[in-house]
Amino acid sequence: MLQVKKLNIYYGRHKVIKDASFKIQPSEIIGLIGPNGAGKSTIMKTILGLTKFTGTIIFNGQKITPTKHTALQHVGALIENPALYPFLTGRENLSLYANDQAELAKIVSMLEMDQYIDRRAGDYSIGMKQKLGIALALLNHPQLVILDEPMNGLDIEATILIRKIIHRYATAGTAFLISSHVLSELQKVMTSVIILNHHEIIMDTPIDQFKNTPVSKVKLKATDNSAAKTILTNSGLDVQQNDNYLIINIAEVDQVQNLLYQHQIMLRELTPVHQNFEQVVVSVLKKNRRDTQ
Ligand SMILES: Nc1ncnc2c1ncn2[C@@H]1O[C@H](COP(=O)(O)OP(=O)(O)OP(=O)(O)O)[C@@H](O)[C@H]1O
Repeated sequence: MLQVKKLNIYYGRHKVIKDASFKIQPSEIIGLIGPNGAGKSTIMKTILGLTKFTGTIIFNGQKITPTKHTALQHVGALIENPALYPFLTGRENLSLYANDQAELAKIVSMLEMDQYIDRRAGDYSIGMKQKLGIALALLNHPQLVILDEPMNGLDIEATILIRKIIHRYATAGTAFLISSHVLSELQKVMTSVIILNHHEIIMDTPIDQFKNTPVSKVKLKATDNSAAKTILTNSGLDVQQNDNYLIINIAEVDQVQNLLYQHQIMLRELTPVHQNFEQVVVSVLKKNRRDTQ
């Protein structure tokens, strides 16, 4: 559906995206994550033909460039703050873009906006504006929806509602590219994750494989944790203390066992540490920083 190949983006002389390539297929929900300034919004804007680039962006066989936007009629988007006309009502804002009034009414009701849709958009709260932005992105049966921080400003019920809607659209074939810093929320919807760091894609993985990322840390309990920590640290090993456990790198387990044995400290427990999604992302980013230093 969408193919991005060797995308390079410059702002002036500053390269903001280096050689990014990825694909999006129908029904996929891609989570685009990375530190502030990594280039997430820039990639999204570029797919929408808003930024100059080198490389190719092809959507359903048609190229997208800053001057060629035909393919974008099947792409919906919410990037940064929704662009709304404040003196028009929510419904009037939607009507400006809607091809089908019945679909518009369906989206308003699905997003539970009926109570305020005929009020001036300029008077909406942040969350109401955000919902209107999402409604705009879903108009006209898009095949791909690009959402930059879609849960910004949404209360818990609206967040759950939007999550359900994303699932429903994806099941019907719509693909999503979603950026968010709220990893716990993104984790509930995405089928694949793309991690950006230092303007490069450092991981592009289906979420099932990501969850199976090998364990990198092990926790241990010794007969004397405090002495063990001193011995290991003095030997230059990476050791952290967490409650009654010492956390070490899995690659250093043999070395740790030998050192403790030499000092007549016995192991009482040795267990792999399973990281949650957030911890895995932090580990991936840290490893990338070490590797590129
Ligand atoms: N219009 C612009 N002109 C010059 N530089 C820009 C412009 N827009 C963004 N940048 C720079 O491009 C880089 C990527 O910015 P971008 O907004 O894509 O990051 P992001 O990953 O979306 O960050 P955040 O998580 O903070 O939203 C940053 O270094 C930013 O300063």
